Amino acid sequence: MSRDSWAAAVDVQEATTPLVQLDFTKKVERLRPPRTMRGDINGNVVPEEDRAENGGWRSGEADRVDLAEQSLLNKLIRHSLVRNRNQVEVLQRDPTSPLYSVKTFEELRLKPELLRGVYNMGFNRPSRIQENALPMMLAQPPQNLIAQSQSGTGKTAAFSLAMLSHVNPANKWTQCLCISPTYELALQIGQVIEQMGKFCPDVKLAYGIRGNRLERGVKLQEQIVIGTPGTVLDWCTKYKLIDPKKITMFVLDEADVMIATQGHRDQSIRIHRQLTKDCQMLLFSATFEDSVWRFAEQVVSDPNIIRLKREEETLDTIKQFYVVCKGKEDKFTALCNLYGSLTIAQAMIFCRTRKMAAWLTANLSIEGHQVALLSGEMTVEQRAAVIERFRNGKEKVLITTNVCSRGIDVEQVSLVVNFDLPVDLDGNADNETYLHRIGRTGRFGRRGFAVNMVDSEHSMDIVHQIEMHFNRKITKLDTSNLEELERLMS
Ligand SMILES: Nc1ncnc2c1ncn2[C@@H]1O[C@H](COP(=O)(O)OP(=O)(O)OP(=O)(O)O)[C@@H](O)[C@H]1O
Repeated sequence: MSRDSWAAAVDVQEATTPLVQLDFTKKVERLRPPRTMRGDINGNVVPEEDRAENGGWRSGEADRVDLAEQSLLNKLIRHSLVRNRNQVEVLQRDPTSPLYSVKTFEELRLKPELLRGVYNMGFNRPSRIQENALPMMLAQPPQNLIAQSQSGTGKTAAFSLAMLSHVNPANKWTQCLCISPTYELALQIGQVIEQMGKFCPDVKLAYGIRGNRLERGVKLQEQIVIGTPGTVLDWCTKYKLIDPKKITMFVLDEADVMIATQGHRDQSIRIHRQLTKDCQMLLFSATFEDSVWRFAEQVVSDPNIIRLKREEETLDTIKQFYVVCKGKEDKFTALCNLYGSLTIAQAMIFCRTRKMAAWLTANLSIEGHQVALLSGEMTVEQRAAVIERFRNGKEKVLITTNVCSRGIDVEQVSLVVNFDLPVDLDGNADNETYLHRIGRTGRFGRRGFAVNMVDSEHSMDIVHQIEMHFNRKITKLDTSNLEELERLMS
């Protein structure tokens, strides 16, 4: 979809938002959804009983984050490497062997047509992770690698380069297999390979994704196959389009997202079992919880390990407040007061449910604010377009549910409002999400304000929990006292 059509889709979405308001201005506070069939985040009908099993009504209504979508969104809105000053940790399989790192792409001795492709993409020098990962991935004899670094640090570009460099174009069979959690993510990787391999006309790529039906038993001639685990497994076993014994490089991307789906995890392991022991295994992940680590060890034997830690977010440069309100209307008034008395560059407002976000969007629009809404029912492309517009300052306020709290860094945001406080499934403070929403990386050192709306004893308790967790005071704010407001927030 072109950018223009995303923007058009967003315009339509925004234009229709006030209509949604009609449903929510009714002064009926429903404490519990009726016992009916309701749609889930994907539009599937889910019986109320099932929803209750999955964490009860409290969590059932909250907008949920889909990891694969979040990852795709990050890819769509990113145009360059994420700035990072953290050190790379390298754990070599053989600690006695010299550690190679490269500062230029020339040092990798790539084929000239591939080097041309790299430069043609505007890459001047390897990124931090690429400096170490590329020599390992291209080493002879081949070495296995597990690499973890936050999204946007150049992992996809690194393994795309490795695959393009690895294949022998004269051999007309599949040599590199890359699996990714979703169709859309696989397409994104494919685009990088196609762009980077632009001057390598003999290297061909096939997409092992749903809907791509090929004749059973006729072996593929493409040297690189990128796809989702289910289809790739079928291509290897059921349709025999790929001979897994001839695969010499296996790439597993977004391992953390992959294992979040049990089916994908199992399919990945089944593909892995078909491969030979000599096949080079490369696994990438943005995060590294224990579960990812266990999976990685299962799939990658004797690995070299590269880790690039994410720069920690801190609350040091943020002034935190809370405002006591009676209900959502009262919260809305408090928000308007804040706006009336402060010069705010841009603000992000977090709500727990899509419904609340839509209500707030509609009401702030009526008050004359330029507001953008970002919530789970929008397509990833629409969300990317909304974020782009917000980044470019077209709207000054972004209202969102949790779908937007991670990974998206809008530097000019000076105020974050928790219209609803972040809670976990048990109703306790979700400190991690709180930090993601309002935290800043020390590097930018930008000052900011965070305002938490408190409308019950429970939410007051959450504020205390957050205070204790971060050992930072959250100051009470009276938004109807303009003088105090100006003094505290200056
Ligand atoms: N060496 C480089 N020089 C300049 N830009 C680069 C370099 N490597 C990658 N990029 C660009 O940086 C951005 C992020 O790279 P890439 O997609 O490879 O990161 P990633 O770690 O795989 O992130 P994600 O996991 O979200 O896909 C892309 O726009 C890519 O084109």
